[in-house]
Amino acid sequence: MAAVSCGLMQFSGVFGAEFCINSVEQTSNRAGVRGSVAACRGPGFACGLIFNCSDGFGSGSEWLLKDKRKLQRRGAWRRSAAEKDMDALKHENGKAEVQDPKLHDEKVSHLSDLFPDLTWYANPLTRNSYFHPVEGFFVTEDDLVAQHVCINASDPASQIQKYFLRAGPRDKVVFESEEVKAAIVTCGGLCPGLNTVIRELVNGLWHLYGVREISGIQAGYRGFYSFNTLPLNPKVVDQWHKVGGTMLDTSRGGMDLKKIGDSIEDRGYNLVFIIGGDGTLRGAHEIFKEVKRRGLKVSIACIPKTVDNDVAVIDRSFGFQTAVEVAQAAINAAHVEASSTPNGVGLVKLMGRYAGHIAFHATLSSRDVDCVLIPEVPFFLEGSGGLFEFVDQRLAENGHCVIVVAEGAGQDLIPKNTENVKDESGNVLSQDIGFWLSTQLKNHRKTQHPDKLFALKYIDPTYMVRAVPSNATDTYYCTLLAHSAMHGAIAGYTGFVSGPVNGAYCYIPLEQVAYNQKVVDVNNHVWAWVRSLTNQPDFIKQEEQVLALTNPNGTLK
Ligand SMILES: Nc1ncnc2c1ncn2[C@@H]1O[C@H](COP(=O)(O)OP(=O)(O)O)[C@@H](O)[C@H]1O
Ligand SMILES: O=P(O)(O)OC[C@H]1O[C@](O)(COP(=O)(O)O)[C@@H](O)[C@@H]1O
Ligand SMILES: [Mg+2]
Repeated sequence: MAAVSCGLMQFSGVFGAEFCINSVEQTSNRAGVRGSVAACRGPGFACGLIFNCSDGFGSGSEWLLKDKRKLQRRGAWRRSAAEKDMDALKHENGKAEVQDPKLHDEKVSHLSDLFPDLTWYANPLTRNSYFHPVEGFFVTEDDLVAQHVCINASDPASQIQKYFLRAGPRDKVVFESEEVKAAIVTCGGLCPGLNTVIRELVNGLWHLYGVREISGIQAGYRGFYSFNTLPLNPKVVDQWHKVGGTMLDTSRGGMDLKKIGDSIEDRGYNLVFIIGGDGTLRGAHEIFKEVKRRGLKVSIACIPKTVDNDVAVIDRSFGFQTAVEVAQAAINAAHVEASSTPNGVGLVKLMGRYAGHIAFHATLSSRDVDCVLIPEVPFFLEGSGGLFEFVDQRLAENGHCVIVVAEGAGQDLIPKNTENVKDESGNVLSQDIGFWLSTQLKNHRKTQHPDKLFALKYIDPTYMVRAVPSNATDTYYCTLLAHSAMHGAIAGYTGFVSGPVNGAYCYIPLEQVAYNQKVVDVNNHVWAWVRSLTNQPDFIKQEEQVLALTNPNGTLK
C-alpha cells in the first residue's frame, strides 16, 4: 500500500492494482502516458489519479520535470508537496507509483502557453504595506478545488473527480501596473449585483494593482465598436453598488468578432473582463480564440451572470439570492389576494427561461405556495392528476390556492401561431405561460364550477426581481467574484470563468461553463422537499404510472 500526500488531500492506492483517473485525456495532455491508466475500483481511492507503475517511473518524473520547467517559467515553482512525494517515492523499493493532483486539474489557459518567454514580475501586493504577505498568502498551482464533495463509497464512478485551480493572488504576475489597459463589459439581461462587480473590479485594480487605465465598454459587446468608452476610477464607481441594473448599460446581439478583435487590438486592452450569461460566455470564448489567433498578450477573464442561476459548474450565480428574496413579496401579495376572496387563486410568474431555479427556491423559501411549475417538470391541465383537479381540490379544502410558474414552464402546452420569435442574441422568447395559464384556469372554473365564486389574480413581477441592487449576501459574493477574476487575469490566466465550486473560488476553463447549463435536478431528493411542502401532483398520467409499475406481461413489478 502506498500513500502519497499531494498537498490537497491524501490519495492512496495498491501497487499493481487497478488505478484511478478522472480523465485519460487530461493525463495524456499533461503526462504523455495515454492508456496507462484505468478506472479505479475498490476502497481507499478517494478520487485520486495515479500512474500505472508498469509504465515506469519515467512517465511520472518526466511529467513532473516538464511541469516544473513550466512552473519555473511562470515563476511559480516551489518545492511542492508533489515534488517531495516524488523524492519519498524514489526511496520506496525503487518502485514508483505516482499520484499527482495536477494530472487531473482542469487546465486553464495561461499567457505563458502562448508567450513562453513572458516576463514575470513580483506581485505588487508584496510591496503593499497593508498586506505584508505571509507564507500561504499567495495561491499556487498546487491549490486545487474538488468538484464534488459528496461521493458514494461503493460507487467508483462517483469518486472520479475533477479539480479546478483555486482562485486568488499569485506571487508572480505577468503585467506591470503601468502596462495594464483594462476593459469591463456587461452583456445580456440585467441581474442584481452587476454594478457591484464592476465597482470591485475597478477598486481592486486601482488600489491593489495600481492600474490607472480602466475603460467601461458601454451597452454590451457592440460597445467595443459603436460607443464611446467610459473612463473608470474609484471616484466614478463609488456609489454604484447601491444601484440596480448596470451603469455601463447592456444589450443583446452585436457580437461582431472582427470588430471586437480590432477594438481590443487598436485600443491596446490587455485585461478584458466580461460579465454575462451563457450567450456572453460563448461570445467570450470566441473573443479568447480571436485574440490568441492575433497573437495578443490579452487576458480574457469572465464573471458569470444570470438571474436564472442556470450557469454550469459553479455553485450559484450572483444576484440569484436577491431575486429569490424579492420574489417573496410577489408570492406574499398573491397569497393575500387569494386568501381574501372565496375560491381565490394567486398566480405568480417568475423568471427562468430554461431552468426553474428562482421559482423552485422562492417556493422553498415561502410557505404559501400550493404548486410550483418549472420547465424541468412537464405538467398537464385536464383529467386525473392534472393541474385543474389539484386546484379544485385545494379550493375546496382551503378556499384559496397559490401557484408559482417559471417563465419557461409548460411551453409545449401553449398553441403556437407563429414560428419561434427570437431576441437579438438568438434566444427563443418564451410564450407567456402566466397569461395563458390564468386564461385556462378561468375558463375551467367558469365551465366546470359555474355556480361558485372564483377570482384569479395574476402577478408578473418578472423585471422587479432582477432590476434591484444586490442584497448583502450577493454584494459580498460579487466582491469575491470580481477579486478572483482580477487576480487571475493579472497573473496571466486567460479564457477562464471565476466562480465558487463547493464554496471555494476557482478558475474554470471558459468552455466548460459556456456550453453547459445547470437545470433543477428533479431526481435529487431536494425536489422532494418541494413536494413535501406543497404536496402537489407529480403530473405523471395514470397510464404512465401503470406502465411504470407493471412488467410487459402485466404482472406487478
Ligand atoms: N453562441 C454565441 N456565440 C457568440 N456570441 C454569442 C452567442 N450567443 C450569444 N452571444 C452574444 O452574447 C451577448 C449576450 O447574449 P445573451 O444570450 O443575450 O445573454 P446572456 O449572456 O445573459 O445569456 C450578445 O451580445 C450575444 O450576441
Ligand atoms: O427581456 P429581456 O431583457 O430579454 O430578458 C428576459 C430574459 O432574461 C432572463 O432573466 C435571463 O436571461 P440572461 O441571463 O440570459 O440574460 C430570462 O429569464 C428572461 O427570459
Ligand atoms: Mg442566457
